[in-house]
Amino acid sequence: MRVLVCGGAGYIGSHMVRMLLAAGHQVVVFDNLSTGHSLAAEPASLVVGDLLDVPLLETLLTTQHFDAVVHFCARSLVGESVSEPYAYYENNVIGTLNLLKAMRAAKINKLVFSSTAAIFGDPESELIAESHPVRPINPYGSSKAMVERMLMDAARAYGLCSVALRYFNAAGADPSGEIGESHEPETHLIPNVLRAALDGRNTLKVFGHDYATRDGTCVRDYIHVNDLASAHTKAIEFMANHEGAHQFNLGNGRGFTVMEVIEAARRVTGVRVPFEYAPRRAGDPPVLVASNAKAREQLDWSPTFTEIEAIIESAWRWHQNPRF
Ligand SMILES: NC(=O)c1ccc[n+]([C@@H]2O[C@H](COP(=O)([O-])OP(=O)(O)OC[C@H]3O[C@@H](n4cnc5c(N)ncnc54)[C@H](O)[C@@H]3O)[C@@H](O)[C@H]2O)c1
Ligand SMILES: O=c1ccn([C@@H]2O[C@H](COP(=O)(O)OP(=O)(O)O[C@H]3O[C@H](CO)[C@H](O)[C@H](O)[C@H]3O)[C@@H](O)[C@H]2O)c(=O)[nH]1
Repeated sequence: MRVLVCGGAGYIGSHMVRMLLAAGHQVVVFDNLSTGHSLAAEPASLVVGDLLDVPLLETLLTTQHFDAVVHFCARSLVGESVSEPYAYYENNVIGTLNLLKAMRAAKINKLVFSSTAAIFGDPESELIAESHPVRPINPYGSSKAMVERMLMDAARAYGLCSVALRYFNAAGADPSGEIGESHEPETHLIPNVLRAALDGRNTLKVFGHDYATRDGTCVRDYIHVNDLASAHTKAIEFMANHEGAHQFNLGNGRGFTVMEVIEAARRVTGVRVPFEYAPRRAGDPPVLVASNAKAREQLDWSPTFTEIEAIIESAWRWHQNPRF
């Protein structure tokens, strides 16, 4: 297959690119490098461009043949989305609409879309299944929920086949150590824990320790980035015989508190991670854990990195010697 990976120079997208290339597919990456790295997209061919550049997008899609598009591009900082909502709706909603229109013009009708647990807002239950109401509480989550809605409408009107994958907390790095997570600023827990382990002056801030959880800190479902990538491959296969717009929650189905992650990082790195308690971070739900039953049943997908230590260990290999 020839696959266009939008956002393939980013953290999760670059792991997808590697997996597709390893399976023998041809891959073109489209990325504006706003948060991605050209080295991360190698050795796929990289088109540097923006989803807001409609002529460039249309030319790429109509002059080259693609069997499917995998779309990772987004702004994805929850706090920033609250202070700059227009930037989020512009990039995540209008950018995606431009992509959908260009796909329609080029008669490409298969899309895998990066959605998020943030569409669920403050969850009603600890284990979140696809039947849970979609009620985002910040513009980032709203922008992703809007795209899911567009995909349902596009399925009915234009026959677009799509799979929206709602990731919980992406974590870890490719075991080769050649690619991994590199964001500036870094807001995610595991890279910040490992930065603190590497440099004792980077004291980790633990946001809130008065939640109604087993140790007072937030619970999250950490899912390895290569397990997310393999779910995209399964989603592409799924679209070969399923029409319409589909949604799947992707996680390990098990939650860990911030303190449990810090303790697991100590076991992996041998370093007692320096931390201090800080106030709660606005918009953090206490517990987010995925039910992955639907993905297991319908996509025939299951995570391979089921232990938090194995996930952290792969990230540790990357953070000790990052290439970008
Ligand atoms: N990291 C997580 O835990 C997580 C959880 C849930 C959902 N997601 C979603 O998964 C996707 C990938 O996340 P990530 O952590 O790899 O992010 P990332 O920032 O590392 O990757 C996004 C990539 O898209 C590119 N990009 C952004 N806007 C673009 C535009 N308008 N035109 C062209 N390229 C553009 C960036 O340069 C970057 O390479 C995002 O859509 C994010 O919302 C991530
Ligand atoms: O330095 C840090 C970083 C994080 N945390 C805490 O660790 C937990 C996990 O935080 P992350 O920032 O790693 O992840 P989030 O759960 O906030 O966000 C993830 O899940 C969201 C869905 O709710 C979005 O999809 C988002 O893109 C994705 O990164 C939270 O309780 C957070 O408060 C800290 O204590 N200190």
